[in-house]
Amino acid sequence: MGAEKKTPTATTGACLDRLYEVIESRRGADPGSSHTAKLFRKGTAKIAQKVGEEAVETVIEAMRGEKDLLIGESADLLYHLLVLWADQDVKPAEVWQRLLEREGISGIAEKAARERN
Ligand SMILES: N=c1c2ncn([C@@H]3O[C@H](COP(=O)(O)OP(=O)(O)OP(=O)(O)O)[C@@H](O)[C@H]3O)c2ncn1[C@@H]1O[C@H](COP(=O)(O)O)[C@@H](O)[C@H]1O
Repeated sequence: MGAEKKTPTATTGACLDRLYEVIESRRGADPGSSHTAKLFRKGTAKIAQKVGEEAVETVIEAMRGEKDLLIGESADLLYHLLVLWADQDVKPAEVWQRLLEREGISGIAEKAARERN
């Protein structure tokens, strides 16, 4: 998208930025004491599988109308997504940047522009 570049602010996803730092710090840690280290050890396919499972569980709780469980599953999903980013060397700031570039651009207008090209 051709919007101007915006610099993510200190508060952009601050909680997720902190969680990502903790996740990064677990590289090479003891899998016996760190769930993140255990996931890194198992590799990309397992991490990706966990993201898929947590996404499905999130959807299930939404469909059941279980708000508190939906919040918990959403937190699980975000944690596993961040582990996948770390595994793939994707920095949170790169995703925040993409979101900022999309600010103010309607999804409807963006899709229509894509379909014209
Ligand atoms: N946010 C989380 C978080 N969310 C979920 N989980 C763990 O993810 C696991 C998901 O449950 P599952 O039964 O699906 O996991 P599993 O038994 O390994 O799954 P399978 O291999 O059987 O599929 C649970 O063990 C949860 O405790 C998390 N583990 C860690 N964090 C954060 O990561 C930080 C570092 O954690 P460690 O790496 O464990 O030190 C923590 O301080 C937290 O902030």
